[in-house]
Amino acid sequence: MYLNRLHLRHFRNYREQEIIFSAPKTILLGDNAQGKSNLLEAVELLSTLKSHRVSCDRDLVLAGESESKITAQLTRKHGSIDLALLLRDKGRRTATVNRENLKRQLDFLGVLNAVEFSALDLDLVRGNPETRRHWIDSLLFQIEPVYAHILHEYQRILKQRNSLLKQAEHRSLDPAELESWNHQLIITGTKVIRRRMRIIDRLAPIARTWHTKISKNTEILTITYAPNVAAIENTPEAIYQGFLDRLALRSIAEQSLGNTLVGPHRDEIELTINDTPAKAYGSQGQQRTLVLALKLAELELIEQIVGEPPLLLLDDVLAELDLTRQNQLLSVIEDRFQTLITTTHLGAFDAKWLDSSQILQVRSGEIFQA
Ligand SMILES: Nc1ncnc2c1ncn2[C@@H]1O[C@H](COP(=O)(O)OP(=O)(O)OP(=O)(O)O)[C@@H](O)[C@H]1O
Repeated sequence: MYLNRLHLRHFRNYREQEIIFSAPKTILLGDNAQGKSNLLEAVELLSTLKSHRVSCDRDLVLAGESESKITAQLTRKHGSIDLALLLRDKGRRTATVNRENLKRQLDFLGVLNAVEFSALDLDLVRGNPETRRHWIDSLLFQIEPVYAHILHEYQRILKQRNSLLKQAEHRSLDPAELESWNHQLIITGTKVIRRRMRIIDRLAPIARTWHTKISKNTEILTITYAPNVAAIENTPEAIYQGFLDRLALRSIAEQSLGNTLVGPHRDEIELTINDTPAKAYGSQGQQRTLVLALKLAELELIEQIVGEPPLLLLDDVLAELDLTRQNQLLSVIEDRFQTLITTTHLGAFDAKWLDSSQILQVRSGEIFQA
């Protein structure tokens, strides 16, 4: 897929800006705080309806304005698609595909596929389990949009169940009410677990192959899904039973803490290199290798499943990679994956990157041809 045109209106520090992408690689060059990451964030929103930087739309709207609009024109295998996302400082979003307002925002997901790689991704190795869950969940949103609905539903049930458990401090719980919430939690949680399991099964071997290649056969990467609810096998029945047993086991603790202690909101995705947890093992360079392998695996997996190469968004990370790793990345991307790259300086780039790129200058929310 290819993003031909992006238009930003009152988005972050952009008042009104059109960007035409005229090469498979675009380098966005500018000093700090000029709007480079904001531009990638706009593409991320079109892709996942989420920003990894904020959770509130008010922050995305240009200060002093009440609405912001991101518009894009995309070419996919089957034709041209116009996308628009209207964000409001108060109130709901409006998502449009080919000028038709969507009733379900879910239908917006999966139209523009993108893999983002930023310095924050190093937290995939160093950070807490929540970071890794978010990563896998965002990948699932793109590949299987219905997952966004399932996860949302799970979070709603979890919240309701938690508020019920909190009431246990003041009054004894109605067992039938708790049982009903348990059932809903398990049914929806099982769907979450099975999808996470499936995607990690497919992603892990691809990431391992990349990692072996980048580390020149010295390291073996293992990605293991460690669900909070263990089941003997990956069938809905086995997971249901495992979930139920564990809830029974933790029931007293849950009621005294007023919190749900069992379920996929407590899952972990373990990353190990040569059988040692990557967090403990990795030097900065090794951790970068690992994250690069994960990102390359994401690109490859999305392409396999969707049938078209997704976009790659490199936010301030390329100059951080040494020339060998830069060239490895370059050889994968070729001209197949449209890539948007932000950087403060061109000095660290291999000439090969520069020769094949469109270079745009970003200054205070405005874009100029460099
Ligand atoms: N809602 C908003 N309204 C107006 N300006 C905003 C808004 N949100 C962010 N900004 C401005 O956008 C700028 C930050 O842009 P961005 O995060 O894209 O930086 P960058 O060019 O990627 O720089 P860096 O290299 O530091 O990441 C800041 O000047 C910030 O004040």
